[in-house]
Amino acid sequence: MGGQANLYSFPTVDALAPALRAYVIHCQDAGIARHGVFKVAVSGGSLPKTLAQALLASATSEADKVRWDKWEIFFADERAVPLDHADSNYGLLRAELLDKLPADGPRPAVHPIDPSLLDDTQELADGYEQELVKSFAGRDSVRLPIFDLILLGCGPDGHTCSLFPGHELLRETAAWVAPIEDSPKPPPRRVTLTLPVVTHAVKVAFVATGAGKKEVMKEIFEQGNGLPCALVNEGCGERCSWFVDNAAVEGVTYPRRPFSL
Ligand SMILES: O=C(O)[C@H](O)[C@@H](O)[C@H](O)[C@H](O)COP(=O)(O)O
Repeated sequence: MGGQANLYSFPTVDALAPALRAYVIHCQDAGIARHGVFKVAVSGGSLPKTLAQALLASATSEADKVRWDKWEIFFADERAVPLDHADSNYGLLRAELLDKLPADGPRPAVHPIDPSLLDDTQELADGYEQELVKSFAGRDSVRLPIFDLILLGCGPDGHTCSLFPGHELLRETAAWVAPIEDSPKPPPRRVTLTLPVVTHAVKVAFVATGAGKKEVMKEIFEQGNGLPCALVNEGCGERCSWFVDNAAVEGVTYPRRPFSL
């Protein structure tokens, strides 16, 4: 792939948010220039809150505008629960971000899972894959969808999306979306984008903050150890960027870069 993942570290989440905003808008503008829309996938955890802090701030210029009407939002992973359930990543994104958009302003197109398929996680995954096929067909190679950006979190065990260390799902090569019934992080039943889809994106960005991440960040960036986050770094190279706070990378020797687009 060439190049190595970019590691951008900031003193605080407040300092990280404007850089994340600039990065996302850069990806948005590239997507719109390429095919008229911005196709982005987001995960759950702490990401929606930090993303909201970044994106709900007022635009400082025309170039700093979030063009919500061009956004097509998908979920990098989702829990097999109803959309109004406390564990739903869709529900989380709504509460943190979508419901806070001005009511009279432009809105993104959001693609949640189909709640009528919750009883069978294979069907739920297949249904979501079909949602991607409909959205990406005719535009990109249909072998794999090409997201303009995938925004991810990093678990303390090195998982990302619902791809967990040592899990057989890491070897999935055919499906775009896969079910998992034994997620070590509750709830156990989920669907997730597969590793080839993640590493095929134009850009992938991780957001990882807090001292609770420093041990796993050391392992990801210094040993790799086949951890899902390390596999994304290896698969994406310089197309992958990490937005972290200093607490999350204390003691990590991997070189940080000054943030630039
Ligand atoms: O649905 C989920 O559980 C998430 O998508 C998951 O992959 C998350 O991003 C990581 O566990 C990091 O979570 P934090 O950001 O809360 O540490």
